[in-house]
Amino acid sequence: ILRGSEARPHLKPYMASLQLDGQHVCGGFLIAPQWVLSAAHCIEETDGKLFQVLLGAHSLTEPEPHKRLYQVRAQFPHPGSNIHNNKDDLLLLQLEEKAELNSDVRVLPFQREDRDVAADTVCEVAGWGTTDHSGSRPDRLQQVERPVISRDVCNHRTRHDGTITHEMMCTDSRRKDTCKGDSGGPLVCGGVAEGVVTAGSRVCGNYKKPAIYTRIAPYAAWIDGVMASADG
Ligand SMILES: O=C(O)c1[nH]c2ccc(F)cc2c1NC(=O)[C@H]1C[C@@H]1c1ccccc1
Repeated sequence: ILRGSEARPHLKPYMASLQLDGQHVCGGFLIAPQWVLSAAHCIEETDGKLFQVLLGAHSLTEPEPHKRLYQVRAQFPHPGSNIHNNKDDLLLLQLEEKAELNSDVRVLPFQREDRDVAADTVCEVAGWGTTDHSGSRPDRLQQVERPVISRDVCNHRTRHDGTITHEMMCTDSRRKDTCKGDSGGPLVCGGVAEGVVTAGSRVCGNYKKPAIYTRIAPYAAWIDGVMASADG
C-alpha cells in the first residue's frame, strides 16, 4: 500500500496473508470459515507448493492473541485465469480445517449483485504489500481509501486502453495506491467486498495506470460451485 496508513489492529479480521516458507506473497480474505479468496496470479511462482494462510494477524512477525497459520487443503485458480492478462484473476483456497472465528478472525461478505459500483464511491483496501518505490515491506497491515473510477475513464487509451472488462473495476492511483504484495486482498465498499486486487505486474502510484480489481459479483456462481463441490 503506497501512502496509506497503518490499519487499526484487528479491525479487518477478514484479512489473510498467503505465505510460502514463512514469507508473505499475496493478500486474501476469508469468505467462509474454510475458504479464502485471493488472486490466481499469486500461484505463478509457487511451482506446485501450497500456500499457508495466516489469519488473525496485524503484525506478520509479532505474537498476537488470535494469530494462526492454517494449512491449505486445496487451491482452485479460476479456469479462465492465465499469465498473459488479468482475466478471471481469482484463486479460492480451501483451508485444511474451518478457521476458528473470533474477534480477530471474521468472514467478509462479498457483493452478489452484478452492478457496477458508482464512480467516485470511496472504498478501502488493505495489505502487507510494498509501501514505497524502493519496495519496503511493512510488518504491520496498512490501509488506504481510494475512489472508484468509471470503466470508460479507466479504458481511455492513455490509461488501460480498452483492456478493462465488465468483470473488472478500477480505482484512482494518483499517489495513494495498492502495490506488489497487496494483490488478492479485497476492495471494500460500504462494508462489502466488491473486488479483488489483481496480481498482474503493474506500476503503482501512477495516475495514468489506475489500480485494477476483479469484480466479485460476476463470479458468485463459480465461487458457490467450488465451495459446494469441495465441501461435499
Ligand atoms: O503482489 C502481486 O501483485 C504479485 N503478483 C504475483 C505474481 C506472481 C508471483 F509469483 C507473485 C506475485 C505477487 N506478489 C509478490 O510478488 C510478493 C512477493 C512480493 C511482496 C511484496 C511486498 C511485500 C511482501 C511480498
